[in-house]
Amino acid sequence: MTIRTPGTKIERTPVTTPGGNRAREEKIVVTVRLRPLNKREQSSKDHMSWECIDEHTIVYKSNPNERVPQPTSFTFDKVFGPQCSTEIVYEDGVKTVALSALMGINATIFAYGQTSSGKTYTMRGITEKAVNDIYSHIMNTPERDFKIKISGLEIYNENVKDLLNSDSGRTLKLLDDPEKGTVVEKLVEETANDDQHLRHLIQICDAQRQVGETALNDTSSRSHQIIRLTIESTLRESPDCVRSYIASLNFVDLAGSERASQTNAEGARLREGCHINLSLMTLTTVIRKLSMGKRSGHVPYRDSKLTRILQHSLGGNARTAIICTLSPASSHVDQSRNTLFFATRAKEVTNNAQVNMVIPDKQLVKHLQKEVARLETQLRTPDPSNEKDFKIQQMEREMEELKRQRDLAQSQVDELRRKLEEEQQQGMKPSDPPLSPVAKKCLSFSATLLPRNDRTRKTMGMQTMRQSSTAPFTLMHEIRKLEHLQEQLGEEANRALEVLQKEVSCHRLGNQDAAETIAKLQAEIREMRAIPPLEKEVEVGNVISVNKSVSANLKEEITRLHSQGSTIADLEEKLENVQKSIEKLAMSLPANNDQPSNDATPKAKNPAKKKKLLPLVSNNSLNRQNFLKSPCSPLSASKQVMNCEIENRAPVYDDALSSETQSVSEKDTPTKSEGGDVSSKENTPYRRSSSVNMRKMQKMFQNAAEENVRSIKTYVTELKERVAKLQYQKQLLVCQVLELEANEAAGYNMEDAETIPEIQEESPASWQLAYREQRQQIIELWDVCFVSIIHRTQFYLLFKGEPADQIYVEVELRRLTWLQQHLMEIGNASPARVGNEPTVSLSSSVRALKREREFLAKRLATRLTAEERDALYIKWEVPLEGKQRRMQFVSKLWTNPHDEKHIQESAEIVAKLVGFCEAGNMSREMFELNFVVPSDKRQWFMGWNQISDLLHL
Ligand SMILES: Nc1ncnc2c1ncn2[C@@H]1O[C@H](COP(=O)(O)OP(=O)(O)OP(=O)(O)O)[C@@H](O)[C@H]1O
Repeated sequence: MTIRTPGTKIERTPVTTPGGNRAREEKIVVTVRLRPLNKREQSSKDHMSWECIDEHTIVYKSNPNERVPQPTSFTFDKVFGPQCSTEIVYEDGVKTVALSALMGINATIFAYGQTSSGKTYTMRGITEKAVNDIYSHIMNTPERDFKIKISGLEIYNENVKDLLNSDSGRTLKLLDDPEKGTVVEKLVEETANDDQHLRHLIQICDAQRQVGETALNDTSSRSHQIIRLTIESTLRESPDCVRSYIASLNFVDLAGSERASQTNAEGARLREGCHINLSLMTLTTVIRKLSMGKRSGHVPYRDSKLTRILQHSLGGNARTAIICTLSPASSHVDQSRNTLFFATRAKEVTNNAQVNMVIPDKQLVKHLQKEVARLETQLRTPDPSNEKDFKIQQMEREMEELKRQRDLAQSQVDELRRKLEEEQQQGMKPSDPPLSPVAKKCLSFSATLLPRNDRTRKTMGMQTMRQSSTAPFTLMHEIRKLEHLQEQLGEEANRALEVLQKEVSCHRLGNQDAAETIAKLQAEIREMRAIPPLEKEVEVGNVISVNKSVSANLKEEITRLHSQGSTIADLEEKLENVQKSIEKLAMSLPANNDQPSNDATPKAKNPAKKKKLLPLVSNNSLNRQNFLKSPCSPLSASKQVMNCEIENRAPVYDDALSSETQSVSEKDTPTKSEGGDVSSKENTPYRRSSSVNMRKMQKMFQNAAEENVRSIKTYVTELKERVAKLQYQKQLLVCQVLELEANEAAGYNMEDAETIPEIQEESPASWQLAYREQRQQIIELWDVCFVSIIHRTQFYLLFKGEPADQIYVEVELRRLTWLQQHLMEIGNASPARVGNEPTVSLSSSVRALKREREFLAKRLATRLTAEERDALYIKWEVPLEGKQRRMQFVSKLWTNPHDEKHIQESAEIVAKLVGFCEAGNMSREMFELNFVVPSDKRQWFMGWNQISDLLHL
């Protein structure tokens, strides 16, 4: 789609206001239109839940006993009640914006709202009225020559179709033009001969649009439609005037957001609905980001075709008016509230419209030739007052000064460059590159593992750095640090397992089962130790090859990082196996209650003494603190291993027992024939004492073994958690590199530091603010991507905004953004299979979610009493006498991403049904999902599906 005709140059001049000629930023004009109740709503005895109380305010009309969600009143530029005609909506709401296009200012009018709320009804009327006004203006402006072109497209299931050339059936590509932004390749643009011709072409576009029947609308638009008029005008007779105007006027009729449950959509309708919701979600995100102004950061225009095409109209060079359409029915209150939230955010978005002037090349050349001739004449004619000479001299001086400043700046740049090169050659030691904000979050986990001065340096760096978040050097530096930690962790795990091996070999006490378990455990340890050590040359602060290009280096790094992904996964798997084996070992150890009841254990008699009596326990539990907590200290682990070896070989005993146990240890383990009958009265006191002590000794060793196994188990669990964290850090780095690549591909200049805002150290308050925004975004993305509600529940309940949650929230958000994009990219294509696993698609996600809800409905019967269920049905408005009440109820959970209370309650109910809270089994480890490159996104989703697998859904 082009707004430029060949042989012209477009210049943009800021819009002038009547009061002066300063540039003006202006907010999007947001209006709301409430339609009357339709026949369907009237026949189902629905009532009006909204009322326009004045020209600007719409309020919610609650029932007397209703718990009213807040807010109940919303204010906009204009609100139009059910009695208002489309003419009034046009005149009072959008006319000024529409007619700006006649003055060279781009304009966009779009309708947003729930399905069947009246978008198409409104937009058709508005387009008709605008066309009338445009042609009236043309009639009344004979001095100008107008040319109007029209193009029409629809975005159906993320495919762009030409509505004026629908016979071709082609899907059109979007191209990035450095000057014009996003253009639609090969989109037909027709020139309108007159108003009748233009109306005819608009009708063709309307007729070609995808329409389908749903439960809520017999003629539901299943695509987003954009009709674009390009209006160009020049003064007819004014040889001196070189100015012409050109602007585009977009009429956008969005497809309506919908809930599958309300539209009863299945098959093609359902898939359409999913696509519609996904792209509207991106639009919402773009609007939300823009409404945040400078805090917004990256605005994801590129996440959907709709926002790419409308980029200029959203926060750019255009005047924009949004008409939000609402159904007044009480059955659509949630959807209407969502629309009003969207409208509220849209109010905050600022556009920067400019007048687009066209200077035809011929006219421009003529004009410039004239100007040159005039100047030459001036120069040839001596100026008697010498004023010109003086001015020339003054200008020469200024030029000299400017040159001097330029040279100075150049030398400073050279000096900086030289220093930078020196630093790189010295391995970036003198001043490490600043850490990126995301990497900062990554490393917040490993802060305890970093040397102290590293941490200090990092903090200091953060305070002054610019947002070089994706600077390649920084990323590589981060990757190396991460690998260093990974290496430490690997070594540590191996050392821990050595200790475990010693422990196991010292406790060949159990039965056959225990012996087998021990053998298996030892094999696993051997296998684990066989994991190749991580590359030795990877060191923190290593010199980055300056010969190679930075992006080549980064690519290598990222490939290496990926190839090491399996090493970490192996480590995790082995730890998992070891953990299982330890559990089995613990089970196979003889239980305490196997002992005769009259044989009181030392633990029961004197717990304080136990520590002394049980060398393994006492020493290990004392040392475990260090062993577990400071594993990366160069001495800790190896020293512990040595201590354990010594302790295991020669246990130290309590004085009181030393002589007795000494005697025992001097002999072989007593057998029945040697020891005789320990209960026999004929036995000597020595013998009796020996056999009693023998039992005590066995008991002591069992306790020691048990406790040691427990210690190691805890340690292995901790190791696993740390490995999981490491995985997360890697994921983030990989994300950053991908972001960098995407930015590079988009032509964003990383070195353009002037345009990048300063980053401040994030205060707890600002993290809280960011957390709330990110969490809201996550909740909305869960909704449109049909993510498992069990996953949502776990995540929601687990990450409550602690500083340490940053990394998880960030990763979740990034993954969901990728997922959203992936689902949109799939389009109509049937998902490809990766190996034997199907790739996740919209329909598979919807199916999985349905299965999950069915599972939860079953649980409702077993986990809640009939009274509890009824109370919930009443609260959640499920008819008590209705059919499939459980399914009805479960289908309501996690359905309104904008209602905080609803989300909280949904999460609590799902947690109860699944049993998260009871067992305290919610662990951050559950979120250890493998990161994969975007070409293989399957594994991410598998992470979510695994939750269902665990529950045998
Ligand atoms: N303000 C209104 N006054 C009277 N009837 C209306 C009004 N708005 C909409 N309608 C009627 O409601 C029905 C649904 O409207 P429309 O098709 O415009 O909804 P929509 O928001 O475009 O839906 P979808 O997103 O499903 O395409 C139509 O029959 C339309 O005539």
